This record gives sequence, structure tokens and C-alpha cells, in this order.
Amino acid sequence: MPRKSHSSHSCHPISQFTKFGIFPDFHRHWFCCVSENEKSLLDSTESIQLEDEYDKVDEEERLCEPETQNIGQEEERLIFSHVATRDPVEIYKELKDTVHCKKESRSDWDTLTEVLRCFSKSGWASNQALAVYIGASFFPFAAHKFGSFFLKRCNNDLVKYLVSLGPGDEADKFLFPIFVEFCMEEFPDEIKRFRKMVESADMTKPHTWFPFARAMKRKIVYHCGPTNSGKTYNALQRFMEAKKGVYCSPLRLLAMEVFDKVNALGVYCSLLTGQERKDFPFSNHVACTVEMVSTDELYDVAVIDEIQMMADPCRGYAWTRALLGLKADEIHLCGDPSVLNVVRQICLDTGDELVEQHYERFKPLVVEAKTLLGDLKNVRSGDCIVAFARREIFEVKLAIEKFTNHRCCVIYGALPPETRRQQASLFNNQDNEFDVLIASDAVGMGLNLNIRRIVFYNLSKYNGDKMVPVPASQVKQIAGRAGRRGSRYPDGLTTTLHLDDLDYLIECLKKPFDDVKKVGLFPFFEQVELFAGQLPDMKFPKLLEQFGENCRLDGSYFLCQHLHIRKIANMLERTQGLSLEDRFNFCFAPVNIRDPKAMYHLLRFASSYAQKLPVNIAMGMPKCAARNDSELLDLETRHQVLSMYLWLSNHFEEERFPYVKKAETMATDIAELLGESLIKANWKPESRNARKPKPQEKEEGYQRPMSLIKLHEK
Ligand SMILES: Nc1ncnc2c1ncn2[C@@H]1O[C@H](COP(=O)(O)OP(=O)(O)OP(=O)(O)O)[C@@H](O)[C@H]1O
Ligand SMILES: [Mg+2]
Repeated sequence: MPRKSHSSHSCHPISQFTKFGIFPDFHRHWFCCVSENEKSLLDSTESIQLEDEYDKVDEEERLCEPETQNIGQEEERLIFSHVATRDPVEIYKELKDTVHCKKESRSDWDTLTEVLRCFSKSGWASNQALAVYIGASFFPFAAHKFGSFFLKRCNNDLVKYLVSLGPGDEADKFLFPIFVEFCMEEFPDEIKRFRKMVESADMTKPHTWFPFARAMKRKIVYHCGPTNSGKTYNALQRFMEAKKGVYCSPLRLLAMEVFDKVNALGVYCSLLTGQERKDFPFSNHVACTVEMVSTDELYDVAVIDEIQMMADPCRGYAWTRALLGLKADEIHLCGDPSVLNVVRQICLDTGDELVEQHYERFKPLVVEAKTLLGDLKNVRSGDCIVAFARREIFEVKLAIEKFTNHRCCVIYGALPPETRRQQASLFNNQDNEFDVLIASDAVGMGLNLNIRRIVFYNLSKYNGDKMVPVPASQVKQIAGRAGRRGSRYPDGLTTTLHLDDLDYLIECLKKPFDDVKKVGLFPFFEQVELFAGQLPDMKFPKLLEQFGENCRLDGSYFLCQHLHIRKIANMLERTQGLSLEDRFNFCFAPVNIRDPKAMYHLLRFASSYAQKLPVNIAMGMPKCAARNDSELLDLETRHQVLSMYLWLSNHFEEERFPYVKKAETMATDIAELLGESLIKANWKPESRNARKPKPQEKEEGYQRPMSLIKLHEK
């Protein structure tokens, strides 16, 4: 069948795609079309080859100088401007029918060569080419072939026009549609292959992935406001009134809190997290972590807490999925205003009704301008010192307990939720000596604590590469933990340890909330499976990488970072006997990828599973609480391994994990040991991957703030 002509501009593939605005969201690189040999050949010989063509031209032809030789560029452009309006399809046909063309002067030739070289390097053209399914890695090869084709066949008018434009955007735009015609004829198989692959990684219109939710007319209520303004409280009222409700939490800890609170108020509620399932008999309510929420069940009321997490680079997809997919008549979203505009857009796409309820903070947060003047001795009862590294948390605890009469509780990410709760209630409770809390950003979400004042120990944190300022939204969220309604200190205060940091704190608190433009998505297994069908021999980690590079997304979405997933995928690459689905599921296991011991256990679990053996815990139980920081780190790791075991037992065939009961008991015991250890902890912190520094090695990165040094010197 002859190919459809694209002579009409309105039906040209380029204009169709531009209409939908998909170009910028394509990711680059497609390694399947061009072999490595071809690629390296391309890079080294491209311009040389084009110049050689000139040298091959007949001497007589070269001497034939064009009449317009001495006119200026602008004039030339005018004279040849009719070329610009020509139909690219016709130009291509003409080029195709030309057998041999008279050559131009050396300088015109050089300019034309440069124009074509620039085109083959043009990011714009490469990006546009994706829309007609010419992959980014294939583009240089195709552009090179096009260049040779063009040089051999172009006529005087075309040359002059392109020379008058010179290398750059205008020439690229002129050449591009001719290039497309060329590719469609020359590389139909490559285009077809790439098209199939891209289509299998299509993540556009995610609201259409949930047809049952789309068939419903849902009412979305956005409880929008700053921290401590009653958003969750009000949403939970509706949740409790409902016949059947689900509460989606950002953390296990918060799901447990709601589970306890709601049951205490007489509304039977079950608990569902990745690690545990507590079925309350006859309950119609469930408190779960957002990743675990079912999009199959039908609910009257659903609550999605901390909805701004939709924009989280790693976990955002879980909130997006819940919002798009939940089958509930009424969905209550609680969060700051940063994703309000995106939610408005999503509701337009889904056809759901959106009701906005705006909140103000119960009591304004007051900044204490005096700060702690760099001296931890100025700590007072009810203070929560926020530090962003585990090491700092223990340094601060050590310093405060050594030089003041205060005792400190600690809350940080690596602690199990049970231990965090135990530390929180120790701090909240008046009948003991623990009156200061030292916490990481893990304290930022949800927990209702009796905090009088949030003191930022510092306002920068390590992002895995370097120290960066803590984002304003996070500063606000954490500072907002001070002075909760109903707590002992309803008037919240916040300040910094050092005077130098105060301006940044004030700046962050004053800053309006970001207006988030994109929220996270991640493919379901079925989507990855479809994609894998296009690349049958590709290993899973590479497959994920390819998916990330080739998937298509609408303007309101980004693909969540999958570094964590890729790390696990890489580790499991050589484990034989796992299906694609097993690999995909193992990648979501909750493990600290920077903890080699925990990673080792995950590999062991996966290997046993792959060999169809019962998966053993194969880990001893420590006898007593930690006596130093390395023992504490060991307890943290052990708990994490058990938590991972429980998670796997809930996400794979349960009978393959026969030691669930044992793992639960051990996890509870370790959480208790951790609690005991923290009460006693008064040692210098160590790093998880500690090794002895070489004598000449200087300690890099974090430097202990002056205040602590002064304190120790004294
Ligand atoms: N109407 C109310 N009556 C009694 N207590 C309330 C009321 N509204 C809120 N509270 C209490 O105020 C505190 C803060 O409320 P809530 O947790 O709902 O705030 P939030 O806006 O969700 O804050 P965050 O953004 O930090 O999650 C809670 O302890 C809550 O129980
Ligand atoms: Mg809340």
C-alpha cells in the first residue's frame, strides 16, 4: 500500500504531535536501533565524510561559480526566500529524483556541510524526531544519512537558501520536515520498532487506567492549609461517620495512630501496612499506608493524608494512584496548597467534583529572634532540636545530657515505628525526666507531640552528594510541629541554634507554598511487562532504565525516581529462577540500599525464594540492649531485615515465608531493645559504613558546628 502523502500541513505528523504538546516529555536515548559500532563510526567520521564528497566532485563543476556569488547574506535570503515556502514533500521528491547535482563554491559547500552537521547535532531536531518515532540514539545516524543524501542532490536554490540562513535554528526548522520524509521512506522498520516500543511505554492519560473509578461521580474535598490547622481532624470526622471508610497514611506510624484513635472512639477499624495486617472483627474501616490502599474495594469515604506528597520524587506515585484510582464516593485530601492546582486539573480530567476547604493555623507560629546563640545550654523543657543526620542527633543528645540537666528522646527515620512511638510518648508524658526531643525530618509528618519550640540545629542537609539548604516547604512542615492544638503548648515557637541561620528560617516561613506543576507516576507491573515484550532479551535493570528513557508522560506528571528500585534490580540480576513479576515486586521491598547487611539479607531472601525453598530468617536475636553505637546500628539493621521479611510475606506467596510469627515476635523484641538502648544511649555516634580512616585522610563533609565544639572545650 502506498504511504499516505503528508503534503497537507494540517495532517503532517509533526503538526499533529505539536498539537498535543508531547515533545518535551520524551526522554532521550534509544540504544536498540544503532549498534555501538555504527555510533562510534558516526562520531568520528561524520564531517570528514561530508568534506570528502566535495573533493570527489569534478574539477569542472567546481569551477562553475554561481551568479550570485558576491551578494550579501540578507539579499541572498530575499532572493531565495521562495524556497522557504515550498512544500517539504515536494522538495524531498525533487531531491530523490535528482541523480547528480552541480556543486557549489568551496565556501558554500563548507557552509552547507556545517548547516547539515549542526542539524545532526540539534537537540531540538532530535527531540522533535521522537514525535515521529525516530529514537534519540537513532537520530544522529539518520541525520548523517540524510546529510549525505542532501549534499549529493540539492540544487542551487536550496544551497543558496540554506547558506543564507547559515547553521542554526532556522536552517534546522527548514530541514526537519524534509528529513522526516526521508526517514519515513528510508527507515520504515526502525520507525515501526521504535513506535511499538514507545507505545508500550505510554503513560499518558493515567486517569484512564482506572475505568471503575471513572465510572463513578466522586466528590473530592481538598482540606487545604498549613500545619496544625485541623485538616486531618476534619477529614477523620467524615471518615468515622461513614459506613465504610479508608484512611491512607504517609507513614506506618500515622496509620497506627489513626487505627488506635478511631478504635478508641468506638469505630471498629483494621490496620493494613506493608508489614502488618490487623483485622478488627466486623470492622468496615481501615487505616493503611498509602502504598497499600486497594483500588478494587468500594468505599463511602476515603482520606488521603499529606496529599502534597504526590510531588515527592520517589514515593509520589502512590498518592497519585490513590487519587486517580480510589473507588470512593467522597475522597478527602489533606495537605498544603502546593498541589491544589494539579488536583484541580486532575479533577477536570476525571470529571470529579472538587470542593475546596481552606484552613488557617489555629495559632500563629512565632519566631524567637534570640536563637540559642550557638549554645546548646540554652535548651529548655519542651524543645525539639531538629538535626538532619543520625550522627548529629546523637551528638546533640550527648552534649545536652552531659552539660545540662535535661534528658533527651530521639526520633529518626531508621527507628521502627514502635520505637518512635515509645520515644514520642516518653517525651509527651510529664511524669518523667525526658523533656527534650531530638529528631530528624522524620518528625515532620503527622505526629502530635507536646513541642513548645522547634529549634533547628542547622538548616542544611546532605543530599547524597553535597550539603544543600533544607527546602522551605520542609522547614515549614517541621516548624509547624510546635504548638499543636490540644497539646500542653498551644502557642508554637521556632528558632535556630545559631543566629546566622535565623534569616533563612524566617525566609522559609514567609515563603508562599510552591505551586507544584507535576506529580509522580510509576508504571504498574503490567505496563512494564508490555514494554518487556518489545525487548525480550533485555535484562530487568536495563529494561527499567529503557522504560524510564522512553516512556511518554503528560505535562502534569513525572516518572518517579527509581534509583532504589534499580539498585535492588541490579543486585538480583544474577539470581536465577525469578520471574519478571518477582523481580519487579522484590524491588519495592523496604530496604536501606546503603546498608550492605540489609541488602545481603534481601539477596538471600530472594535467592531462597527463587530456588523455591522456604525463606529463612537466619538471623540471631541480640540478648540485651545496645551498649554502644555500633550495637545500636546493628539493632536498627536487624529490625529492618525483619520488617523486610514481613513485607515480603505480604507481597509474595505467604507459605513461602513460614516464619512470619517468629519474625513478628523478634521485631517487637528488637523495637523494645531499641527503646531501652535509646534511654541509656550516651555514646558517640558511628557511621553505618564505618571503617578506620587512613592516617593521612581528613574527615570530609559535615563539620561540627562551633557551638558544640565550644561546649566540649569548656
Ligand atoms: N475541631 C477540633 N476539636 C478538637 N481538636 C482539634 C480540632 N481540630 C483539630 N484538633 C486537634 O488539633 C491538632 C492538629 O490538628 P490536625 O492534626 O488535624 O492538623 P493538620 O492540619 O492535619 O496538621 P498537619 O498538617 O501537621 O498534619 C490535633 O491534635 C487535633 O486533634
Ligand atoms: Mg494532618
